[in-house]
Amino acid sequence: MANLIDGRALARSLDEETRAGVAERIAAGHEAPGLAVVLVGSDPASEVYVSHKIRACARVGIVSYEHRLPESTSQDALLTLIARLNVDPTVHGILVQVPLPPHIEAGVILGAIDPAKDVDGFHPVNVGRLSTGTGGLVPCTPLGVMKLLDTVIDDLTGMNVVVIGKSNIVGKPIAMLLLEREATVTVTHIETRGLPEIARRADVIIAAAGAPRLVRGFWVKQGAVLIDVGITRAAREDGGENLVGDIAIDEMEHAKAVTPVPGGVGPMTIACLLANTLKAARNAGKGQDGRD
Ligand SMILES: NC(=O)C1=CN([C@@H]2O[C@H](COP(=O)(O)OP(=O)(O)OC[C@H]3O[C@@H](n4cnc5c(N)ncnc54)[C@H](OP(=O)(O)O)[C@@H]3O)[C@@H](O)[C@H]2O)C=CC1
Ligand SMILES: Nc1nc(=O)c2c([nH]1)NC[C@@H]1CN(c3ccc(C(=O)N[C@@H](CCC(=O)O)C(=O)O)cc3)C=[N+]21
Repeated sequence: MANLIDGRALARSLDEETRAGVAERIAAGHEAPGLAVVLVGSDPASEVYVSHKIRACARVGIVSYEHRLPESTSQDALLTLIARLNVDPTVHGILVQVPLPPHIEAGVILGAIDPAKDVDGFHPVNVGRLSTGTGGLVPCTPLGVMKLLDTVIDDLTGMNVVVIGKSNIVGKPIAMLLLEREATVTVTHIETRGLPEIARRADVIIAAAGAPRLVRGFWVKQGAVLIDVGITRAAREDGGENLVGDIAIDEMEHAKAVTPVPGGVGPMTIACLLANTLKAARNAGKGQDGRD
């Protein structure tokens, strides 16, 4: 098996930094950073993620405010809640779990969050800042992917990186962060022709398609670094479920390093959410509008 990158261990060390930063702020007389987590409906996977996020906040001293709303919640009612959280001085970060129910327009909701409290980095102002390299809050999963890469690659300059998936919340922001590091980035998707050949040229492959075991051993050149963002839930015969990534990890003996699922990108996503919440609290009241 290829060398595994331990996302849980890296998340623990980032959490330790966040915990120390929170403690320092409190010692200096500030209130604890606060994160509002909004969940509409009761999708089981979303419930699991939200409960992980709430527990993670407690571990580092961030106060969490959970808002669980019924599936039938109207778009207007959700906008009213966001308007209230935007002006609440105890709330430094706001996260609205996606996907939202079909009668709610995600773009309208995400665009209504104060960019300075947008710890997911999904607001168009933060998206614009990321794509122009002008600071702002950066989406958690892409941030986690970069920190994982930094543990195995010193300098991405000129490297061929293939990103599989072009979603607004994962693929595109990862591509932006990689360009900022002077990597040569190829963003691929469902309509891409000859993906195995494109992948074989890559020094780094970032798989964020949600297609189980899409990336096979013969797609990967010797010594490549592989980051697996995909998570698919597969039912087991005993009634439980397995999490399956986008990378056929048992075929990757020839890779330099690979992140497992679970235990790779997932824990880093949550650690980066906490780090972003601390950052938002530090910037609060400075009129920073989500800037660094
Ligand atoms: N570990 C973590 O912290 C997180 C994990 N995830 C997981 O990452 C995966 C991606 O999430 P997200 O970006 O939100 O998903 P989306 O479904 O929004 O996007 C998937 C992207 O992958 C592309 N794609 C799908 N199948 C293939 C394929 N067979 N070959 C090439 N490209 C393909 C799609 O192409 P097209 O655009 O052409 O349709 C699309 O661009 C999911 O499994 C999700 O559960 C997501 C967020 C956080
Ligand atoms: N507004 C918003 N922001 C998000 O960041 C967001 C979202 N909506 N919707 C859904 C996706 C998905 N996501 C994950 C978070 C943690 C794990 C995670 O902790 N995974 C563990 C396993 C968890 C388990 O056991 O199910 C792991 O991979 O080791 C995975 C995925 C955040 N997302």
